[in-house]
Order: sequence, then structure tokens, then C-alpha cells
Amino acid sequence: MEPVNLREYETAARDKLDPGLYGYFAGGAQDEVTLGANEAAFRRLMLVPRVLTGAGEPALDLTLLGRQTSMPVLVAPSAFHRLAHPEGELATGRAAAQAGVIMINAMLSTVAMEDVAATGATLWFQLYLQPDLGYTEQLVRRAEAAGCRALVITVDSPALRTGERARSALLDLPPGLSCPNLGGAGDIRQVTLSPEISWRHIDWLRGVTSLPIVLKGILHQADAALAVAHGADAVIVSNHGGRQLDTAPATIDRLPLIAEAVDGRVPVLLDGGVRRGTDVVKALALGATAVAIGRPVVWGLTTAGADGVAHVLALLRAELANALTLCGLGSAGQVPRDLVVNDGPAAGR
Ligand SMILES: Cc1cc2nc3c(=O)[nH]c(=O)nc-3n(C[C@H](O)[C@H](O)[C@H](O)COP(=O)(O)O)c2cc1C
Ligand SMILES: CCCCCCC(=O)C(=O)O
Repeated sequence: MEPVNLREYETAARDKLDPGLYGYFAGGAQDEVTLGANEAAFRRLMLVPRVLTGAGEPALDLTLLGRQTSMPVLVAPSAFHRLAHPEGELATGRAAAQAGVIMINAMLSTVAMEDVAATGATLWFQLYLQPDLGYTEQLVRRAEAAGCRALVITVDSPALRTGERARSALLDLPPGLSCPNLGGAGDIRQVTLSPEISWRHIDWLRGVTSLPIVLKGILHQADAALAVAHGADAVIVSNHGGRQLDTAPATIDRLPLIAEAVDGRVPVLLDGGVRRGTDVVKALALGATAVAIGRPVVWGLTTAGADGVAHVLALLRAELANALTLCGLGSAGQVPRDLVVNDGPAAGR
């Protein structure tokens, strides 16, 4: 039977995947405290609807960094889509194009960015800044030439996590799979996650490209303010889906402070644990312009390729529209702060 929500897509994908691969996609760092916290924090928040507003069918579309998108949901960057489905990121790109949403293509994509761009999806390119600036600049130029519309710099990864589930499968891709964005042999070992990367590198990047720069992995309000001061065009509140620093806080809990620090100067995006349309509404109420989803896209891809990803996006769109309507709202762009109260079952009342 076809899955009817994003959680059912995870079950369907788990049933199809080799257990080690499922562990890589589903897992988080160490004790997976952050992984669990992302979803738990959404469940703690409750929505207080308004009634008799006559709002009509809700509008979901918006303009993000100069590009039209059909709803405030993006495809988060995730590596190695060909581990999930033979067509890999090509299938994901087709689904994103069909849904009219932005796809953030990972540096560690198993399909070249040019080929993903050819699907017609609006692409942003995710990059781990490399200490070798010449190499980094080559990647930037390639992303510009491929028509990527923004660079998403992952800033939560000065090192790779330790253990356990999410670390498996990482270093050796099966024969025939590589990361063509890296050039050469496309070997993951060509990527350095370096603790030497700093704001100086963001300044350097700002000087070499006119593409919008998005910093992904912001959790502290002071870093959000620094991001704006260093010329970032957007920030993504993210803990890498609980896959990097374990016991980092849930993203939705950090969002209000970050939105306050940014104060409307650039869009604030969020990822981590978004599984329902109501989660999207909560993030919009707490100051996000849009959200991104990581694992649900991989589950859709595993289950049914491009059709599965398209269905995941369609389900979330329908849930979002329904949640807005039930809240008495006519637009995803105008979700009031007082819609959300921190009053859920886990709050101990
Ligand atoms: C299998 C997998 C691979 C990922 N690969 C990357 C990556 O290459 N670069 C990156 O910035 N984030 C990566 N992420 C993190 C996602 O971009 C995103 O922050 C996270 O998945 C959001 O949480 P969610 O999965 O709960 O939606 C990855 C996440 C997963 C699950
Ligand atoms: C050497 C870089 C490994 C990054 C792996 C991709 C990723 O971000 C993940 O969470 O997995």
C-alpha cells in the first residue's frame, strides 16, 4: 500500500534497504539524543487556531533569494542518493522540479551537479569549505556555471562525528559509485572537514562570488548575527539532523532566538525533524521563512525513485495547506507568533 505520510515512507524504505544503509541514512551521532530531540521538540509545541477568519484557500508560494518556490519547503542536502536508488540525485531533481521546490544539491552528490541541474530543478549547491582555497574556488566556479542559484556552506562540520549508526557506510562507496562533484576519482577521501575553517573563509568566499551565500548549521544567536555581519544572504538553523554534535539542542527550540538576532535582515530557514505540515507551520510561526527536509526525501527516493520523492513533497504540501486552513490562516507567509504555545504533553502538565 502506498504510504500516506512521511513516517510511513520511512517504514517502507526501511523494509527495502540493507540494514547497514538504513542505519547510515536514519542514524544520528553517538547516543542520538539530538536526533530524537528534533522531533520531540516539535511535538511539545501546540497550535492555538483562530476561528471564523474566512481566510479562504491558503497561498503557499514565496520568493526565496530571488527565486519563486511553490511552498516553504526545500530539499535539504544529503549525500549519496545513489545508495538509495539507482537514479540517485537525478530522480530527486526531477521530483523537485515537478514540485517547484528548491533542491540543495550536496557536494557529495553521486550525480554531477550539471546533470542534476539539467532536470530543471532550481538548485542551490552545498559546499564544505576546503582548506585548499584553489580547489574550493574551482567548485564555486563550477556551481556558478551549472546554474546553481546559491551556495549553501555547511558550517557545523569542523570534523566528522564519531559513531555509530550514521558513521557506517561512509568511507567506502560500492564499486561504480562516486562523487563526481569532487572531480578526479570522486573519492570521499578528497574531502577535508577542517577545524581551521573560520569567518575569514566566509569573507574570502564573499569576495570571490556574487551568488547568494547561505550558512547552514547555525544554532547560536551570536553566530546568526555574525553570519549577517559577514555578508550571508540567509542562514539555516540546523544540527545536521542530529548527525554531528550529539546533545546539540533541537533546532525548533533555537529558532526564536536566532530569528530575533537576525531581525528580518535575511531569511532564516530551519531543518531537523520536520515530518508534518503542522511542523512547518510551527517553524513559520517561530520566525522561519521556510524549512528543509532531509531523511523524508531519502525515504521517498528509496521507496519509489522520483515518484516517491514527488509524493513525499505532495503529502507535506497537502498537510501544510490543511494545517494553515485549520489554523484560520490564508497564507504561509503570514503565520503569527501567538499561534504556537509551548504546552505539549511533554511539558508535564
Ligand atoms: C543521509 C544524510 C546525509 C546528509 N548529508 C549531508 C551533506 O552532505 N551535507 C550537509 O550539509 N548536510 C547533510 N545532511 C544533513 C541534512 O542536510 C539536514 O540537515 C538534515 O537531514 C535535516 O534533518 P532531517 O533529516 O530530520 O530532516 C545529511 C543528512 C542525512 C540524513
Ligand atoms: C568526509 C565528509 C563526510 C560527510 C558525509 C555526509 C554527511 O554530511 C552526512 O551527514 O552523512
